[in-house]
Amino acid sequence: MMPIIHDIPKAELHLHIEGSLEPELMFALAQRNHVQLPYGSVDEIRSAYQFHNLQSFLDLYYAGMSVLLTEQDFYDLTWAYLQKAASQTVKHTEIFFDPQAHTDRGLAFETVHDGIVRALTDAKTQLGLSSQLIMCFNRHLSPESAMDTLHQALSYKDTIVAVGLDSSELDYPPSLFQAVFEKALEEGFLTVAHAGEEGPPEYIWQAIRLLKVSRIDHGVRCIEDPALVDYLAETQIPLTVCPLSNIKLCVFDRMADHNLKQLLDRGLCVTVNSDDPSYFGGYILENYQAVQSALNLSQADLLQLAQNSFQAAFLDELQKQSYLQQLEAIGKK
Ligand SMILES: Nc1ncnc2[nH]cnc12
Ligand SMILES: [Zn+2]
Repeated sequence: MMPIIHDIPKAELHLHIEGSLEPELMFALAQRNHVQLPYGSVDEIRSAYQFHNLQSFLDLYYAGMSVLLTEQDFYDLTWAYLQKAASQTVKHTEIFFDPQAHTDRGLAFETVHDGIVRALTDAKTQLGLSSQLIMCFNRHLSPESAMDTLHQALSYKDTIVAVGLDSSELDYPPSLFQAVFEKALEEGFLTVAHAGEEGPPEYIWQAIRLLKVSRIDHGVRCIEDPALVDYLAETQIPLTVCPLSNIKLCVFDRMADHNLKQLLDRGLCVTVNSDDPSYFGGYILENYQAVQSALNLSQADLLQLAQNSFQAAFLDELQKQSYLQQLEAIGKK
C-alpha cells in the first residue's frame, strides 16, 4: 500500500451509520436485546453478504437493523464506526441515518438521534474527529412519510445539517420528493441525494434541478450524459463515490472497470467513501487502496481525492482551508 493513503487527512462524506453494523456487534446486540436473528454465527452472517444489485443488499441491511433498539445501541454502533474512522486518519465525517427504518419499527426518533449525537460529541473531544449528521428519507416509502419525518426533525436543526434521499433508486425518481426537499430547504437544511448509482443520468439532473442538492451521492452513471459531465465539471457539484460498494452491488463488474479515474481526470469533484463498510468489505482506507491499485492512481490523484473530500464537506471555510493547507504541504514534500 502507498503509506500516504493511511496518513493523509481525509473526510468521509457518504457513510450510512446502519451500514457500519459489523456482524460481531449485530450478534452482541441481538443477545443483549433478546432479538432472534436468522443466523447461527458471525461467519454465517458474513457469508450471507453476497449481492447481485442494490435491492438484494437493502433487504439484508434493513433486516440487520432489527437488533438496534435503545439509545445505547445507537451510541455503540456510532462509536465503533468513529473509532475505526479515526484510526484511518479520517478527520471529519458526515454520517447518514435512516430514521424511518427505525420509527417504522416503533422506536422514537429521539432514541435514534440522541444515541448517534452522543457518540459524535464524544468523538470530537476524545478522538479529535469532527462530524455532521444527515437525515435520509427512504425513497421506497411515500413522500407523505418523508414529510412526516421532516416535521419530526424540525426540533433538531442544531444537530442535523442536511437531508438526503436513499434506498431503492430505480422507479423512485427524485421528482417524487420535490415538495419535501423544498420544505427542507425553506427550513434551512442543506440537501443531498443518492442518484445515478443504479438510476439513469436523468435522476442526477432531477436531484440538481428539483432537489437543489449540494452534492450527489454516487453519481457514477453521469458518464452516460456528456452534457451532465460538463455541467458537473463546471459547477464542481461533488460526487461522493463508493468504489467497493459499486463492485459489491454490481454497478461495475471489476474495480479495473470503475470510472472514478476518468471522472477525476475530467475535473469533477470526486470523493472516495465507504457507503456501508460492514456489508461491502472495507472502510475508507480499503476503498482508497482498492481504487489506487486497480486504477493505478498516482500520489497526486490521491491528494486530489483527499482535497476534494474537504472541499465538498459541510465545514466552515476556515476549517476547510486548514485541511487543504495540510494536504498542500504533504504534496510538496
Ligand atoms: N448504496 C446505497 N444506495 C441506496 N441506499 C442505501 N442505503 C444504504 N446504502 C445505500
Ligand atoms: Zn449510500
